[in-house]
Amino acid sequence: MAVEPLSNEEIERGLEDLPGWSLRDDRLVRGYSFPGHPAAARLVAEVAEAQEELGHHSDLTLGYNKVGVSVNTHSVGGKVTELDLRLAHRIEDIARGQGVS
Ligand SMILES: C[C@H](O)[C@H](O)[C@H]1CNC2=NC(N)=NC(=O)C2=N1
Repeated sequence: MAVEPLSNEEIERGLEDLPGWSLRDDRLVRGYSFPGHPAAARLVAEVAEAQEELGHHSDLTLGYNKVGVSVNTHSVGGKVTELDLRLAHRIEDIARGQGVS
């Protein structure tokens, strides 16, 4: 699939449907907070499985009770594409399914 970097306007429009997510240094980013470490690790584990299915992978940072997510598309030189928005939505679905918001 040929993917192209999105314009800033397209990214801003996409972010309207992704509360909590923002654009930082050409990456879509979001942080999640949890009641403890195992809950945080569960999000990372389920997101990792989904990313394998999608063939698109965010950088996940697991802390004690926080998870950081950061994604862009390497194949276009590290810019935000539709693939990143799609993954962000998938991650939101997983987080919601785990009771995280
Ligand atoms: C071959 C494989 O599908 C590619 O290397 C995928 C893997 N996961 C990826 N993840 C992200 N975030 N960006 C990519 O460009 C990317 N490319």
